[in-house]
Amino acid sequence: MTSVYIDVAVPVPLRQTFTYTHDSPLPAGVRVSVPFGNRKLIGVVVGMLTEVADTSRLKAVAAVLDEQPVLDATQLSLSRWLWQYYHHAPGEVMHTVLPVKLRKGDSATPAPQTWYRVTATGAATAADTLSRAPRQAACLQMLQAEPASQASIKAQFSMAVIKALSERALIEAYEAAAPVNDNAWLSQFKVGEKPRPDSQQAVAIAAIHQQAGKFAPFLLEGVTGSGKTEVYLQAIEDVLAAGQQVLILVPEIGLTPQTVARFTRRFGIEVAVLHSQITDAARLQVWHQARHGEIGIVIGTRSAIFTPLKRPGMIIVDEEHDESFKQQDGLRYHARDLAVMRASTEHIPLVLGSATPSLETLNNALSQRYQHLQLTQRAAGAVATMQHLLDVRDQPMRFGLAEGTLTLMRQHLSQGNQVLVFVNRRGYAPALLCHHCGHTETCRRCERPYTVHCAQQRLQCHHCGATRPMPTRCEQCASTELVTAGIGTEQLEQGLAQLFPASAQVRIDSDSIRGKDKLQTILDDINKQAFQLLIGTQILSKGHHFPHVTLVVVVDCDGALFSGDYRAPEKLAQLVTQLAGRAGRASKPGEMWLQTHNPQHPLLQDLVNNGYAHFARHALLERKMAQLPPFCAQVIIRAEAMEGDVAWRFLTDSQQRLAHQHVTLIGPMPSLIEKRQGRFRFMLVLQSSRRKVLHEHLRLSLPVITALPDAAKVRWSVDVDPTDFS
Ligand SMILES: Nc1ncnc2c1ncn2[C@@H]1O[C@H](COP(=O)(O)OP(=O)(O)OP(=O)(O)O)[C@@H](O)[C@H]1O
Ligand SMILES: [Zn+2]
Repeated sequence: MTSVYIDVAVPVPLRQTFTYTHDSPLPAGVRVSVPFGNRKLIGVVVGMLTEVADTSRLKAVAAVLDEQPVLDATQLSLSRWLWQYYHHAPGEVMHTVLPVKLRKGDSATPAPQTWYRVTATGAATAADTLSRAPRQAACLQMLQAEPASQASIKAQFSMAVIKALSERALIEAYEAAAPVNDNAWLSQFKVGEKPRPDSQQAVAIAAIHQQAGKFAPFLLEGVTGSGKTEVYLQAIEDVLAAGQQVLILVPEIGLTPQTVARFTRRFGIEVAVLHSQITDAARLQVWHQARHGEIGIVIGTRSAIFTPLKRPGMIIVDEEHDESFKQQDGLRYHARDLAVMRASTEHIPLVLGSATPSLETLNNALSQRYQHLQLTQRAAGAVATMQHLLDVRDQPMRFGLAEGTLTLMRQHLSQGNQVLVFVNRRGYAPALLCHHCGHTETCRRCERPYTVHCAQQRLQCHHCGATRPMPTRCEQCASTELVTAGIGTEQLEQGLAQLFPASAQVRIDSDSIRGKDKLQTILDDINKQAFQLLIGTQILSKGHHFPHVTLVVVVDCDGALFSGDYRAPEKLAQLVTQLAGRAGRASKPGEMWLQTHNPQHPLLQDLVNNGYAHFARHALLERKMAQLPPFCAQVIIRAEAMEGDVAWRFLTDSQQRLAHQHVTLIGPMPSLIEKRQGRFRFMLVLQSSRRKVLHEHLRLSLPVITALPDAAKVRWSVDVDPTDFS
């Protein structure tokens, strides 16, 4: 028997595929169990090889797990793009693309279900002879018409009814696969009430319609509250009516039941939801349904981009600037960029929407690679939030707030409105110091001050999560005079309770919203005006609709002005603009005040006076002059180790191997967070105005770097198009 050579992506951290023999050809996308070292691993067939140089050491495929490929052509081609573009191990890419249960080897055909049908006696029994048991009679009648799954019977009848009929041998159970209900959702599809689009919305909707069935990327740049979601809704209407499916990506925290409800209400169909809290079983079910065309709309966070669609019609990425779309470990892909690749592979339109587009996307729109759609007015008559700087130099401060700010808060509260106070730190205070000797309590593994958490009476390191009880004495001089420095959400909450005892307040940060549906309950209560003062972190900035908020206060915006991260101004501008967007969304106009020690700072001036759109275009010019992304391609090689000099040496050696006339090498240098969890962290930045040249050079150099003597002693990784320099 002649054997064939199979190319398999095996889940090991090596940048290559592996060859195995098998007695017959296997299609790409089928899972196989293969021997690897002394283990058996589940890999995915990615192709066949006709010639292999050395066949003597090849092993055979141990078992074939699927009859049909579990990955379709689109997913296979995106996987290949992912491992090539991100220079990542193919087997690990495959495992990111597959649902967890399939990675582990579960069957890819849905588990059979229990069904019931009538027996011969059951068929011959007139239901009204059971008149003393009307529920049984009704159930029998239903099954006489057609068999039904246990799940669907239980929606109407109790298990006792089923049991009674079975015992009388009128019905019987059997196992069968769930039938594929391809496009069944279309029978429920019905467009609900919708507003008339304003002229800008109408232009956007028409432009998207025109490109149906073609690859066409759009940037929908619409100020906060301008009705972007309404554009999505009306743009996908025809797509769904034609029986095609829509995939919508949203930021992790933006995926609220309200968002989902808006789509369900409009179209009357079930919407599949995917996010990090979904169980593996539920995730697999959505994967099956989407793949077989049983579901019309899938809304999900980053990894939902891997959901297979039988009849793809459109992809939407809402808040496309959001950082949660970039994975920051393992396969460091950007879901927005993958969405572009996917839409191009599937020949469908892609809508990237944001009030604060990333500079990358904005540049693509301004250079006409993407069609640029703009919504410059708020919908339904709401007016833009006015933004102002509040100079706090020399001002007495109470709990981080200047007297001027407190006066404004009093005014808004007395008019029955809500006030949102933003502070970028959770916990009570970002540091605990000794008033006697000046010593700061520091996490030894990260060399960063501990954050004080009063509620739990503990110190917590926000870099590694380590916690310890609150000390009563300074560990250096034993003085008991320990004081906190700086302000966090907890402290602000306590302070505001003193200053505004008549106003109910709520704190929203990752500590206070822990637990299922907690955030949702809080958001609902806010809109029922159960609270007047909203205190919180970034979470508050993400897409929420707060009709009663008229004042937004930013406690401190100076930190980001002097950051070592060239993306910090962009991030600050996005945050401030999104926060401002929470106010004045309904009939009441809103205002925003930013407390600062740098009221003349050009960035703040530009943002406050001219808005994000102007700021972003100016920031793009600056990036162009400095030859920074998106005007160059960047890759970071990071290395970390317990012994700093080993990581340093590894990157220095790498740097020598990476020399190239068209690639600029910066570093090695310490990462912005130099030490975390006891490891010293460094990075080497590669930059080039020629993306292709950079990638090809990296592809050829990585085997050399992998073979360096220190490579096995450090943790190192490749980050393509990095967004985070910490
Ligand atoms: N054409 C319209 N006529 C009347 N009301 C509209 C229209 N378009 C949108 N709205 C309403 O205006 C509000 C804001 O719209 P929407 O949520 O779609 O904006 P958005 O741009 O997605 O908001 P954000 O990005 O700030 O979250 C919603 O309450 C929506 O129902
Ligand atoms: Zn730490």
